[in-house]
Amino acid sequence: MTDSKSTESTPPPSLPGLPLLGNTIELLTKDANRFFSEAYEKLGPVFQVNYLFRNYTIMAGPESLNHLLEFREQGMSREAFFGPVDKQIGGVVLLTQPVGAYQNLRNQARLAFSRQLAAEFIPDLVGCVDEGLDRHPPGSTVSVMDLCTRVSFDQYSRLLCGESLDAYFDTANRYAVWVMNIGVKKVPEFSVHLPAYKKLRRDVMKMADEVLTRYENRPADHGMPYTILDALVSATDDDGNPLPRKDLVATLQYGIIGTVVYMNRTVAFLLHDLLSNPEHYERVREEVDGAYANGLPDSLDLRGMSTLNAALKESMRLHPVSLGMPFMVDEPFEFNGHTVPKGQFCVYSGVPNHFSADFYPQPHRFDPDRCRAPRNEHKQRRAYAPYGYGKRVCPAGGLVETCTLVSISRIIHRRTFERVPANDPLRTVLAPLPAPDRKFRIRFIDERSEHAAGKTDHTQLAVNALDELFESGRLAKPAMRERLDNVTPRRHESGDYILRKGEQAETFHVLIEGTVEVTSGSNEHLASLEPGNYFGEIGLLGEGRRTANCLSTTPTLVLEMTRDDFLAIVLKDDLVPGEIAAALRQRYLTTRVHKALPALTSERLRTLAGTGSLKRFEADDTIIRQGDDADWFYILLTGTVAVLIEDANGTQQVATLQPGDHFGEIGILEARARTATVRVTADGPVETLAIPRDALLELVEQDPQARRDIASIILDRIRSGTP
Ligand code: HEM
Repeated sequence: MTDSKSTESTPPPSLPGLPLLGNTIELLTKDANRFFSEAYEKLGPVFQVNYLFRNYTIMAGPESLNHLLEFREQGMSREAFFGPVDKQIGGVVLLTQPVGAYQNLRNQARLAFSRQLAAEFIPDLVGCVDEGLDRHPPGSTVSVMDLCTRVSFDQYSRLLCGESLDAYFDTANRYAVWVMNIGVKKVPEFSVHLPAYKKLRRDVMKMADEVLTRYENRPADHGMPYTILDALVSATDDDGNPLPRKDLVATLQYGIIGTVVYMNRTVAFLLHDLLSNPEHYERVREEVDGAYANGLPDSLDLRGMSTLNAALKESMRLHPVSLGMPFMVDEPFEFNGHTVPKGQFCVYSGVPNHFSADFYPQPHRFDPDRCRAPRNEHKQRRAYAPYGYGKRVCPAGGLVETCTLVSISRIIHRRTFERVPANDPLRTVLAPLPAPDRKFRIRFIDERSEHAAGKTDHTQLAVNALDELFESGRLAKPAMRERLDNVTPRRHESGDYILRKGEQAETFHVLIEGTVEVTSGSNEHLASLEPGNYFGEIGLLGEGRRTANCLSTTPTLVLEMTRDDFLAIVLKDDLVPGEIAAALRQRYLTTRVHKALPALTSERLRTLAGTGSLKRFEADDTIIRQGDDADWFYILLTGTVAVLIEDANGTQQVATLQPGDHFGEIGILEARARTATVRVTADGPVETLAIPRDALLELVEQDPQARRDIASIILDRIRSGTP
């Protein structure tokens, strides 16, 4: 391997360090990410560090990631680095395999650790957080890493096999950290002969064996959603043979490592970043409370928490837990004028990219808005790589995101808490990967809400509705439905650019709420988009770049589908963009309506969702005003509204309506002015499905059941004096 720019060959420069110990102390006790990025600024994209008596060549920054992709690991191997981990885990560990090998297992791992699989378990994942919190009642103080590790392990257990493995928590955690310490050479390999380690390993193997035996013997009608084990058991080797039991045990163990050495600290770092930035914390809390207002969130709700999602991305930018991807150099190569010799450990690291002012203005600032539209700074090429790069990118991003969003949202929704001591600077340790140290603690102050009230299984309701909705449609194939599930709802403020002309086209959009203006490069008005319209398809189907600007002219809610999902549907199923957009919009609205009105038949649901549009109102907004013309009928989807009547004696509140209630029908059906004012309560905002006058009249005309339902509600309201 050579690099065309190389002229003379010298070893990569080193950072000054202590005799013998080199850079070990700095790396172990300071922020290792900062250390890597400062070294990159000083020494360029290739340099050496000495850590725990070993020299490592660090290939850093965007240029090194290009090198990794270009040379596809030629002349490099992993056995020497991860071999000792393999030996302990006792089966195939993907990390050690060459990139082309075990492709079936790699694909299956993507499914096993996917967002879709985790989505089915959201109520259980919330339950794990609740159990974690219940162990630390208000008034108690807890180390955030301890809390996050236990909750993350519990969540992984549920996803793995549908049950709690809490009895094994301590053993599995200590074992996984020990193995990982051997992997990163922090602990010598001969430590595996110590009785303490041997006992841990024996116990973890026993746990794995019990889990698999219970899995093999479970009754056919167990009724459990698809688990990680289900996915792994369906995996095959490269010849199509089922994986031997030892490889299942190995992958199951690697998941434990992913959970207690990577995921736990990601949750802890995010909690830290939110606590240290009260204004963002407040925004997230508002969003989270909205999502829980109607019961437990489902996967759409989780992805709809756009501020929390952006905060997670930003926190993973500031605290990437994987410092890089390690290899053994088998053939020397030249890079940036330096020779990287055979026999070196070489680590490809995207960490400095995360702190580059070229990508991120004020890179050390926690600024979640940079990780969402319109700024999307993390989407620049090579700017963001917390899950690794190229062919070896972590397959578990969806699982991590789901568990982390559930954990943080649930903690924030349930409790008030404070950092103790307040304003302590965050200390990170390499243990064995970067993590907040155990002194990062919080004190729980109080329960915020009656959390037991939120136990309705909305996920299941939504799934049922969608099953019915797509039963006979063209998008019925499971693969297509999975693609539709990947859609992210995003909110944009008025004045935000959702797309800009000339940008790389990576997403397809459906407008659900608000208005969008399409303009040319010279800002000439081309079109106005309304809810139900779609955009972004031209860049995806044609030239790869955006051909116009799309600007939110009001606050908007937009569904976003990735390029891959969009093209997969268009190419495989011969659908036109308008059909995909209609299906997505329908699906989104139907899920929301079904949540509010679970008793509606799918037929009626389809009709309502098809004719209505989602409208959001802020706290204290007036939705309808007494005396005005009646033009819309509303179904309240989230939040509460007050019904007020004005008469000679002043204004009187006559009712409070809850999600699932509807209002506005009397004026329309009786062709008279509004009989009351409906205003969002101070707890706002609310979401409604707004159905235009004509559509309601048509529904009532054509559907006797709808007529009866609405008539009886009108009667009830008249009887109770609540128009
Ligand atoms: C915040 C959490 C996580 C981060 C940042 C992360 C990051 C990474 C990175 C950087 C790699 C590539 C490593 C390399 O090749 O050197 C990787 C690989 C992998 N991760 Fe994760 N990981 C996380 C959580 C998890 C979890 C929870 C699981 C499983 C439950 C998991 C399963 C895997 C597997 C199986 C691979 C090997 C993939 C392959 O080589 O094809 N990870 N992860």
